[in-house]
Order: sequence, then C-alpha cells, then structure tokens
Amino acid sequence: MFQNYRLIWGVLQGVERKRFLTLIALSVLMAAFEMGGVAAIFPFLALVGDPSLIAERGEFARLAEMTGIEDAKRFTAMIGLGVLCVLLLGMGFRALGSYAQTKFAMMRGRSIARRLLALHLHRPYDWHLGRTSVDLSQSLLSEVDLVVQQSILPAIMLLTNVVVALLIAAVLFVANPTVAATATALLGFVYGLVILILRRPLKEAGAKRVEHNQARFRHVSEIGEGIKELKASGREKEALEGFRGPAKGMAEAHTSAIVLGQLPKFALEAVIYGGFVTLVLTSYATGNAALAQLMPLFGLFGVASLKLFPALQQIFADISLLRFSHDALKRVHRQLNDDTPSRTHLAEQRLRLKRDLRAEGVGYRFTGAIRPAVSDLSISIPAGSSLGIVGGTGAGKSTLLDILLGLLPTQGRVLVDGVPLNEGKLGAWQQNIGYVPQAIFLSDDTVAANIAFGVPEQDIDPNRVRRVAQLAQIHEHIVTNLPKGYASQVGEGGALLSGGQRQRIGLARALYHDPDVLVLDEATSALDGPTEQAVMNSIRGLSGLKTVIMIAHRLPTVRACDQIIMLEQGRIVARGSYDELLETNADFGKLASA
Ligand SMILES: Nc1ncnc2c1ncn2[C@@H]1O[C@H](COP(=O)(O)OP(=O)(O)OP(=O)(O)O)[C@@H](O)[C@H]1O
Repeated sequence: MFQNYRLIWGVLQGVERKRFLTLIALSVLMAAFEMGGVAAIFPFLALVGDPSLIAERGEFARLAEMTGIEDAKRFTAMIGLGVLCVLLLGMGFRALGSYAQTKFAMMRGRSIARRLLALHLHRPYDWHLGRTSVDLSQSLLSEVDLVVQQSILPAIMLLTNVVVALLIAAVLFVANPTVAATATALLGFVYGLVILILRRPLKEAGAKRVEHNQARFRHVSEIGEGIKELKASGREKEALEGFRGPAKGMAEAHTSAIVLGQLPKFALEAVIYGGFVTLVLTSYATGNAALAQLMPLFGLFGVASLKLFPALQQIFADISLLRFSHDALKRVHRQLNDDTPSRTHLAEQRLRLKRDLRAEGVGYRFTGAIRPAVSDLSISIPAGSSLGIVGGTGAGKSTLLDILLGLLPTQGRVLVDGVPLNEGKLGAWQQNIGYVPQAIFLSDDTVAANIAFGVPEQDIDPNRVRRVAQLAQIHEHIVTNLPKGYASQVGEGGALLSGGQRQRIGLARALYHDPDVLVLDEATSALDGPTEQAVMNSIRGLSGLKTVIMIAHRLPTVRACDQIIMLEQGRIVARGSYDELLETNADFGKLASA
C-alpha cells in the first residue's frame, strides 16, 4: 500500500505534488472538525443527564455568567445548539474538502491522459515500430480512469479517514480509557485479520483485471481493423466468442473486488454493536453505575461509532481499492516514467530546401534483424528535382525514405543544403515535407477538413483546399459526385470513398501546407492507369517547384523522374534516368518489360 503512495507520487508532477500535499493537510483539518463535533457531544449529554453541573463545573458556570443564561433548560438548549453548529460546520467543511479532493483526483485523469498522449506522440518513430495502438488506448481510456478513481482518490480519502478514526479514538480514550482500549484492541484485531486474509485475493483480482482489459481492447481493435475479412469469411460468431472470455474475466475481477471490499463491513458491525450491548449489559448487571450516569458515555460512544464506523469502513474500502488498482497504477507509472527520449520541441519555422538534399553513407538495421535494411548508401537530390526509388520487395526502399524523412536514426549523415540534420532540426525539416503513404488515414470529418488535416476548422483556407484538390485530380469528383461538395462527410475511415479517391485526398493533404519536399511511398499504386497518369502529370507540373521523392513498384510511375535509383538488399545497384537505366541495366529492363 505504501508502494501505491510512492507510485502516485511518481505519477504526479511539480505543482500537482504540492496540491496533493495541501489536500492531505486539508484532510487533517477536516478530521479535526469531525472530532470537534464528537467531543462536543460529551459535555452536552452530561448536562442533559445532570443539570446541576451548570453550577458545579467551572466552564459551564463561566459560560452561564458570560451569556447571562442561568435557567438550566435554556442553558442546555444553548449548548445543544452550539454542539449542532459545530457538527454542521464540520459537515460543511468536510463536504467542501471532499469536493476539493474529488476535483483534484478527477482533474488528474485529464492531465495524466494528456501527458501519456504527449509522450506517445513525441517518442521517436523507431520506438513505435512493433508497438500497437491498443496499449495506448487501453491506458488512456481505461487504466487512467481506474488510477484516478481507485488509486488517487482513495489514497487521499484513506489518509482523511485514518486521521478521523485516530482522533475520534483519542476522544474515546479521554472519556473512558478502559472501554476505548478494549474496543480498539478488538477492532484492531478483527480489522487486521480481515485485511491480512483479503490482501492477496484483492491484488490478484487487480492483476487479472489489467490482463483481461488488455485482451478486451486488443480484441475490439482487431475486429475494427479486420471487419472486412471477418464479414467476408462469415466469422462474426468466432469474433463474438473471442470477446466473451476477457469480458467475463473483467466482470469477475470487478465482482471480486466489490464483494471482498464489503466483507469487513459485517465483521465490524458485529464487533461495534456487540461491544456496545455488552458494555450496557455489564454495567447494568454489575450495578456499577446508574444508567443516568452512563448516559453521556453511551451517547459519546453512539455518536463516535456513527462517525467511527463509516470511517473504519471507508478505510477498508480505500485499502481494497488501492490493492485492486495497484497493477493499473504500476502500468501508468511505468508508461509515464519510461525514459525513452522524447522530442517535445516542435519547430515553429520550417527548414527550407534550396540547394540539395544529400545522404552520405546512411544505414539502418532494425532491432533483431540479421542484416541492415539499408547500408552505406549515398545519394544527392538537387532541390526541385525528382527521385524515383525502385527495387524488389524488402530491398530497403521504405527504410531509405524513413531515413531521409528523419524518422529513423541513421549511420552516416543526411544533409539539407549541406547542413547535417540533427535532433534540433528534425521538427523544422519534417514541417517542410508533404508525405503521402500507401494507405491514407481519413478521419470521420468533411472532405475539406481531411484535406487540411489537423488545421482547426475556422482556419481552413477553402481556396487553398480547392487548389490542392485540383492538383491531386480529385476536385471534379468532389464537386460533382459528393452531396455537399467539400462539406460532405467522408464517413469513418473514408468509407464513402474508393481506394483511388482516398489516395488523391492524401495527395491533396500533402500539398495543402505547400511543402518544399513531396514524398510518395507507393502513393499511386491504388490508382487505375489513367488516374495514375493524371496524378503523375500533376506531380510533374510541380517540377522545378518541389523536390519529389517517390517509391514505386510500377516502373512507368517513375518514368519522368530526373533520377532513379534501384535498390537491392539495402544498397544502390543502379542509378540514372529511366532511359539510361533501360539501356545499361538488364534487371531494370526486365522489370520494365514485366
Ligand atoms: N519494423 C521492422 N522491423 C524489422 N524489420 C523490418 C521492419 N520493417 C522492415 N524491415 C525489414 O527491412 C528490410 C527492408 O524493408 P523495407 O520496408 O525498407 O523494404 P521495401 O523495399 O520498402 O519493401 P516493400 O516494397 O515490400 O515495401 C526488409 O528485409 C524488412 O523485412
């Protein structure tokens, strides 16, 4: 449990930690108010039991003299009112405190999720390779909520309730040390025993919850991604069955946590009320004291147990939640404190390409790969020219592209106008690149918003959107076939657009920010012959204005490129113009005729 506090401390940041400490101080104050209310009951009940105390007890006498209320009934009523005020004040203060605590915890849900997302976005590209987005969505959408509601909030509440319980116990000790000591020993024993018995099953339920939740997220995400294959092969039933196990496991883990958390309630109830009855009966049977004399004590214990019992109950519930959420907290803590370097400074100004882009001896080997995907490769691309990259599958084309984009760390150097690209310049360089991947991601938004991707709606320039759509040969389709033109919704994942149309939206998107460098990673492979030709003509129209780097499987696609390189096993095996390569390289000739 102390580990939970350590982990929470690690999850919080500078100002959050200060607020956390302030809330704990507030908890102590809340507890003091709570105790004040309980302590005030004792003299009040004593007075009700024996009005002569007004004259006998100094503090009552002084108060009666100060207020001028000598009449016993009126004096008792005044004290009762005072006690009520203290109790109400305590409750009001506690309500305010609870609001502050809950708000603090809930706001952490927002800040922790945002930090997780920011860390994820700023991790280097090679860190993302081999990782799925399931991890992120599970942490952001599920584990953070659990951490907030079942770790941070209970951690604060636990401290409040422990202080409340201790202070109320202290009042009871002052009132009657013997009874209080017996009750404490009894409660402590029962309580300790229950915690000891339940801690392991609670922790196990928490670990199982994380595991099943992960499986649930993975399964749903796989269904989303593979829905076409699933439906086409009629495997809906299996997909549904696959969800059953983790969903059931998750429900069972939560059930265990809730039931185990409630078990001690009954044990405590038995001890508290059983103890109270025993106390009354013993006093009555032994005739040790008149019932009237014991009244204040019973009243005190009654009110104390009204306060003490929920506090003890809450303490156990908080401990249960902390144990249950331990694994989720550990996971979020690990993700927030993962020391993979992040690049958080986004450049404001783009790094323009005026002379040339050069790669000198670049290379990259994927983790676990036997040989490098690209090795010792050098190339020079004059600004405004076009480069076509061809080669068989696995030749290293995409890896070379990723190196030039600054996405992968490389041996050798990449130079922009003779200046080596380093960590500090990557953001500025990437802002100057328009990238069109093989598969375009479309958000469930309008066509215009998808072209000006990431630009807030009010800042979208409709003229620019139209211009780049014309360049990408998609304008005619948008204005003639879509119901609301540029304001039409594309449907989730671009469901209303064909593969070729999606690709052209992607091209328009890459052109929207008017980058100096246009990178196409098999971007036209989904287009039919005439459309590809039209798009390639548009790209050719950019000749001299933009530097174009493209990967293509079909050789006609790169026909008009100023320079073509052919890769094999990560190395350049031929370079030149299309016609030069056709003449000098037999493999290229074979590929062209194929
Ligand atoms: N994330 C990865 N992890 C490990 N190895 C990888 C990874 N991505 C690519 N590779 C390996 O690196 C080599 C080059 O891959 P790359 O994707 O650059 O080739 P490519 O020429 O673009 O292939 P294709 O035309 O099939 O897309 C291949 O052997 C591939 O298996």
